[in-house]
Amino acid sequence: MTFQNTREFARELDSKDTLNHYQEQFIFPKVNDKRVIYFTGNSLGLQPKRTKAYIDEIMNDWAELAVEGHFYAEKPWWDYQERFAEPLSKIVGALPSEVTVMNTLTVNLHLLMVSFYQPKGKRYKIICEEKAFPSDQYMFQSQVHFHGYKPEDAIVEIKRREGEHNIRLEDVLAKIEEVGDELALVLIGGVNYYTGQVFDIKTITAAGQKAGAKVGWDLAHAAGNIKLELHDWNVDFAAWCSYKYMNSGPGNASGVFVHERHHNDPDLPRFAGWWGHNKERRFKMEPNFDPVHGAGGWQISNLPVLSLAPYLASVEMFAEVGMDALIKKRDHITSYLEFILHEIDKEVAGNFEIITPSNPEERASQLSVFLHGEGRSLFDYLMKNGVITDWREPNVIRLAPVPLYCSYEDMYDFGQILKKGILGK
Ligand SMILES: Cc1ncc(COP(=O)(O)O)c(C=O)c1O
Ligand SMILES: Nc1c(O)cccc1C(=O)C[C@H](N)C(=O)O
Repeated sequence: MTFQNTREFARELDSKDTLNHYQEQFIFPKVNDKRVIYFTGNSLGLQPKRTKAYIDEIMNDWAELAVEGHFYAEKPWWDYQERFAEPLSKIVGALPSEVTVMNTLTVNLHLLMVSFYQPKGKRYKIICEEKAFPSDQYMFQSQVHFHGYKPEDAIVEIKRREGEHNIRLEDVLAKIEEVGDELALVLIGGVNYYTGQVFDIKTITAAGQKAGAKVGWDLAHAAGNIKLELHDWNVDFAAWCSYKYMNSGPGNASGVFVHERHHNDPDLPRFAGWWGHNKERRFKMEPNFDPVHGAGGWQISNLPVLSLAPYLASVEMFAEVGMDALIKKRDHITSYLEFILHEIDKEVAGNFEIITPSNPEERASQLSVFLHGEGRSLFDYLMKNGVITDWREPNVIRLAPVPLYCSYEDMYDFGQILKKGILGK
């Protein structure tokens, strides 16, 4: 399709967009009395209007039933997490028994590393991406320390080539081969938070496992954003937060995937708690831990249902829409945004550069723009004029045209504001 940088054209795309009406299901902040153009769904998704009712339901059950709510609430709290199995498994391409929800992302990655990072003899190294999200870097450092190794020896980063913004698949595979029988774990962000680069999860997982390592994924920027087939790709484990593309609210609960083949492994160490104990016998208060067969066996505490409620609202919305429709719009609107950026760049001559891969196979709902010119003041200008983006040092703004609530007209309007911000403030 040949795109045009006009309001009429953008409106025509909106009129043909089957997801366009979902915008009305979200609450947008306002700047200058106008709803914002929201590009930071990769950091914190907008609040769906339906979410409040899910929270109210729990508040009402709590008021009316108090402790009895665990078993007699409209949606009983003691097994509330099971409502996620079906819809969440579809979102991440898993069997229902392979997913659960609990804790928060970094906590879950730590808990999964307890099970899947078991350094022994010469096999103790972890491969990750260069400039992984800082929380992941701190996690790796603390985990290798915990096992008695030195981070500079045990953590192997895959580097970008000189002058390049993204990591090449061939370099990931070469590094895995090079580390070979010293490799204990590969753990990478499925979508890089900074550049928006999408990694080839299937190929990297197979290569890591061929080298004798376990392979896990931080799917913070991938869940609800890219097509995942975690079961078929044979991924060992994964975790993601729900507050980005999945719109479940600030700091909210995390999802976890553990591949079926690990469910009955009696030798796998894990940190246990009563919510991971055999569901039928949980309230018999027995002394010996008998894990639930499935990802639920990694649960520890009883669930914070007040924070799971918004997540449930979200997965039900995803079930309605389906990942295929989301991804179709995602690719189209991201390409339109890329076109708008190139059009504006022609007029402002080399003020910025898109560092996200231009190949649609290697990107999803994010374009990261490196600003050569004014940087921070341009970011401030956009914010003041109702374009919510985020700033990442040293000079990058990230734009996520989230398909559930961004419109094509938003992309056009953004282009006009950006141009004014660079040329004519
Ligand atoms: C890739 C990645 N990993 C980890 C985190 C940390 O998540 P949390 O603070 O929920 O543990 C984030 C976002 O904050 C992230 O983007
Ligand atoms: N969770 C966040 C927060 O509480 C404050 C600021 C930012 C965040 C984020 O989630 C950042 C996000 N992971 C990122 O990709 O940058």
